[in-house]
Amino acid sequence: MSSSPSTPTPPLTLTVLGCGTMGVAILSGIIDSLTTLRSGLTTPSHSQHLPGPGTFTPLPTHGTSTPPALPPRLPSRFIACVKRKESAVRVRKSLGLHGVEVIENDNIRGVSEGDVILLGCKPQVCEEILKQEGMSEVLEGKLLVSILAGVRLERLRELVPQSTRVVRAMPNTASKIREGMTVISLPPSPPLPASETALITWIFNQIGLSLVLPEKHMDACTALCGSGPAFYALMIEAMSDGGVMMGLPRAEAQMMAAQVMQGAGRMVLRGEHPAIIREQVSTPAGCTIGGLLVLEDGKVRSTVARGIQEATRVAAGLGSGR
Ligand SMILES: NC(=O)C1=CN([C@@H]2O[C@H](COP(=O)(O)OP(=O)(O)OC[C@H]3O[C@@H](n4cnc5c(N)ncnc54)[C@H](OP(=O)(O)O)[C@@H]3O)[C@@H](O)[C@H]2O)C=CC1
Ligand SMILES: O=C(O)[C@@H]1CCC=N1
Repeated sequence: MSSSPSTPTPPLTLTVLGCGTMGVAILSGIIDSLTTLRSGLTTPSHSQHLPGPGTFTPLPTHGTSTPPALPPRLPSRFIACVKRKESAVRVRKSLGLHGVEVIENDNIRGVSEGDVILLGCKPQVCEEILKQEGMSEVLEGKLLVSILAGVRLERLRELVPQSTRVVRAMPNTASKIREGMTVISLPPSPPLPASETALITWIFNQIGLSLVLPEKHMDACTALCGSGPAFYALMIEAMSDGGVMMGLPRAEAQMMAAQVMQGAGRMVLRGEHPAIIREQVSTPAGCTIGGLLVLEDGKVRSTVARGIQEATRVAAGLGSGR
């Protein structure tokens, strides 16, 4: 896309090695984005309402918002590797119509045909997959992007040939609707070629927002980004239950809870401070402060924070094979 018509760029193949819930979510989001780009509507869905990733300044400022550089080559062929027949059928059903090739129980072929390999299996099987006979040969010189919780860059590098560049990313299931949040950890040394950094950030920027952070933060990011949709889903259920208890129909209560959560989140992403939002809603002697005090009595704030702490602790152990 960045090249002139006289210098066509070769197509790039993205192989998802272990294509389950997350693999399907990521591929769906990327394919949707490419379809939009090809149709000439160049704006990803999330950036219609928000500053683009290149201009978005998150708080706190320790992370770097990722540059919106276009990589020299964009993925145009997609391969999904799974182990079991029933999974192949399931992935074909959701992605086959979009031209994704599904390969069952032949990871060597899937990896040999890919330029970028997105590792999407469970942490517990990563070693078995990367150590399979013949895998080292087909991984030579390739870019491996691992979305695995708890498996460190150092460990991944031990499992692949030296010529394989390894990156970690922690996305979430909202990637499927291109409203994901991904944190990327790049290898400190040797640094990734600029074109590969651009490619990785491009991929994750198509399916939501992305940030680059040092790897030491990855377990906390796994709790916040990776597990986060489950925590917010619980909150939506709890808010809906309250509405239902007070006589609202379930479907309407759920819609209100989800849209209100989205609205509050978008206000924060546009720069409003959560404490200011909370104070502005809390009319003196009003119902909001009444509700907030009950939530504070129930230690919701520290319970949620401790939930992130516990999820971080568990994430840190996921790569140890225990
Ligand atoms: N779920 C989430 O919300 C998030 C998950 N993650 C991380 O993403 C990774 C994947 O999670 P998730 O998508 O939920 O897991 P799934 O179990 O849904 O997907 C794992 C995939 O790996 C495949 N697989 C297993 N063994 C092999 C093998 N030997 N060769 C090829 N493929 C194989 C499975 O195929 P088959 O079914 O045929 O066995 C399946 O398609 C995990 O490491 C997790 O930590 C990160 C962020 C969020
Ligand atoms: O619960 C898990 O282990 C995975 C990782 C992040 C989200 N789900």
